[in-house]
Amino acid sequence: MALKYLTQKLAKTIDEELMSQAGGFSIDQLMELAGLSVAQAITKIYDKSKYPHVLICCGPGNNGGDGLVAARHLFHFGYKPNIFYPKQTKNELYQRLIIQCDNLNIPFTNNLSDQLKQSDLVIDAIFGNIFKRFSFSGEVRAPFDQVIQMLKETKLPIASIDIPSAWDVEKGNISGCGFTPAMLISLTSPKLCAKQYNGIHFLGGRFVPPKLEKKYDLQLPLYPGTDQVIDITNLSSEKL
Ligand SMILES: NC(=O)C1=CN([C@@H]2O[C@H](COP(=O)(O)OP(=O)(O)OC[C@H]3O[C@@H](n4cnc5c(N)ncnc54)[C@H](O)[C@@H]3O)[C@@H](O)[C@H]2O)[C@@H](O)CC1
Ligand SMILES: [K+]
Repeated sequence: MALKYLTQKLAKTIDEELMSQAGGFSIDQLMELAGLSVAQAITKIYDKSKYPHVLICCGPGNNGGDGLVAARHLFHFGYKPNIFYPKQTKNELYQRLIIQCDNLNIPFTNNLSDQLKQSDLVIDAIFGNIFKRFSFSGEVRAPFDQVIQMLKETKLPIASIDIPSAWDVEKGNISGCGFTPAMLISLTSPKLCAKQYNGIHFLGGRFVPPKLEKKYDLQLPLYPGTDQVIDITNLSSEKL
C-alpha cells in the first residue's frame, strides 16, 4: 500500500474543495474532525496515566484552531490540558473555541518555560500547511521564534499537527530552526515534508469523500473500524 504525499498547493486545493459550495463543509466542521483526530492519536501513544499534563502550543491560524479543539477532546478523555496561545485573534470561530475551553476550566498559560516544566507532553499546533510559507529567508517572526526555539530545546515528547512547525511544507526543516517531533499527525493526507519524517506517524481527518480521493488519486489507507486516525508509520511512500 503506497501513500501519496501532497504538494503544498494540492493540499490547499483539497481543503478549498472540501469547504467549497460543492464540498459543503464549514471550517468549523473540518477543524472539529481534525482536532478530534489529533486527540485520538494522542490517546493511542501517550496514555493519560503516564502523560496526563498535555501542553498545547497554538499558533495564530487554523493549525492553532486544531490545537484548541484537540485540547477540549483531551479534557473529555481525562487528560489535564494547558493551552499556550500567545497570539489570539478576534475571529468569532476562535472566540467560541476559547469559550468552550474556558467552560472546561482549561487554563491558558502565558509562561511557556514554566509550563513546559510542569508538562509531560507537548502538542505543536503552531504552524501547519500555510500557503504563504515563511518569507524567503525562512525565519519565524516573533513571538513564535522563541516558542519554536524552546520546543527545540525541550526534552518532552512533541506531537505535531499536520506539519512539524517551522518546517517547509515540501522541503522539510531547511531553515534548520525547526525541531523533529516524536509524533506527527498528518491531516487529510501527508504532505511532502513528511517523506523525511521517520517518527511515529498517524493520518487523521477522516472526511475525504471517495470522489475527491479518486479525483486526486490520494490512495488513502482504510481507517480501522470507527477510528478517526490510522497509524501510517510503516506505510511505504510515493511522491505525488
Ligand atoms: N486539511 C484540512 O482540511 C484542514 C486544515 N486545518 C488546519 O489548517 C492549517 C492551515 O491553516 P492556516 O492556513 O491558517 O495556516 P497556519 O495555521 O499554519 O497559520 C498561518 C499563520 O501563521 C502566521 N505566519 C505565517 N508565516 C509566519 C512566520 N514566518 N512567522 C510567524 N508567523 C507566521 C500568519 O499569521 C498566518 O496566518 C492546516 O495545517 C491544518 O492544521 C483545519 O483547521 C481544518 C481542516
Ligand atoms: K504544527
